[in-house]
Amino acid sequence: MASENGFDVLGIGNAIVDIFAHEDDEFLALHGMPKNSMTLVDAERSAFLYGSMRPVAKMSGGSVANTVVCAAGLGSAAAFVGKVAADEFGIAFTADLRAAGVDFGAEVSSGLTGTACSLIVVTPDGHRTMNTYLGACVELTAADVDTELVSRARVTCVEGYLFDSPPAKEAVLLAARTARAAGHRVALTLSDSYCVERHREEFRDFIEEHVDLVFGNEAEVVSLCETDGLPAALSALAERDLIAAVTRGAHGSVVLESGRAVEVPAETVARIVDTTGAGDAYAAGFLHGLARGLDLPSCARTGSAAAAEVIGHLGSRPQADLLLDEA
Ligand SMILES: Nc1ncnc2c1ncn2[C@@H]1O[C@H](COP(=O)(O)OP(=O)(O)O)[C@@H](O)[C@H]1O
Ligand SMILES: O=C(O)C[C@@H](O)[C@H](O)C(=O)COP(=O)(O)O
Repeated sequence: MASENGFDVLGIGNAIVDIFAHEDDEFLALHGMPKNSMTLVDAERSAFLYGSMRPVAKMSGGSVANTVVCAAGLGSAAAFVGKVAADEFGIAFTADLRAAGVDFGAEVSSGLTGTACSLIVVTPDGHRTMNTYLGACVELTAADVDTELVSRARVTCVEGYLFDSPPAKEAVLLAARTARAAGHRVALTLSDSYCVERHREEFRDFIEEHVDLVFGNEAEVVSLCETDGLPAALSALAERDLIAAVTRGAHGSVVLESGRAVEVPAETVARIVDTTGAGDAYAAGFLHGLARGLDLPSCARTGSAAAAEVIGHLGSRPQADLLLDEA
């Protein structure tokens, strides 16, 4: 919810319910799923895959939605803009966001498609492979962006996945312009390396014109910068006037500011159950740290701690009381 001074973070993203199944690598190969990635599927393929896997849990997800929920759990004042349908999933997604203390106006689509869902296969190594049916998310437009709300948020965080829908991209651009005009920051999460491939030039232009802070994993930033490896991608990013936080799974993260790179280790996690939401939780911790005025390596450490909680259980949102951890 908003503090007297507005929001620490406002997220704009796809409103998605995640459906989890434990399957092995052979299942991924059988169904042609690129491991560790997010593949967009249509309603027919989604129904087919749902019938092929053995679902064990349904939980609210959505990349930036996960980030704002986690940030709220850490104590940030958070808000979310996204589109649901008037159905069971839409009601559950909305209730979960509000129960987490996130300000969510619940923009409800007028179309016939249902609330988005992502069929997530978790393999025995804890890695997640996502198959997302966007449903009502493609109806998110600039008209759904409450510019007054955006202008009260210190950081507006948008997900690259929104570029998969042209009207949603317009919503992103309006929010970014509004945030900047109000003197606030814009953060972009790169989402997925295939998503970067689909929208590389648009991402570059968007970053150049509107973005202060970029979150991405190694594969995403390498794809964005079209380099042979991470060191060259970091050098390319260092030339830009922005903060970048590049995550490297168990190897932690690298934070770039004013061209200087600082490595921050990951937390040790006893048992990795499901990495879904690791990057989202990392971004949440980082943004929460920024809102508290922490230096960037401390922001990254808060991110690593939040990510460590999320990968210790099934599902992309924290289950432990993160405020207690912070105390
Ligand atoms: N195996 C792991 N052990 C400990 N921490 C991890 C592990 N995997 C991910 N993390 C934490 O989650 C963050 C994000 O993970 P990463 O896999 O790089 O992002 P994404 O989920 O976006 O692909 C890492 O920087 C790290 O802090
Ligand atoms: O956005 C999607 O298509 C799937 C989300 O619902 C999912 O919760 C997600 O993005 C997880 O994030 P990540 O593992 O940090 O990439």
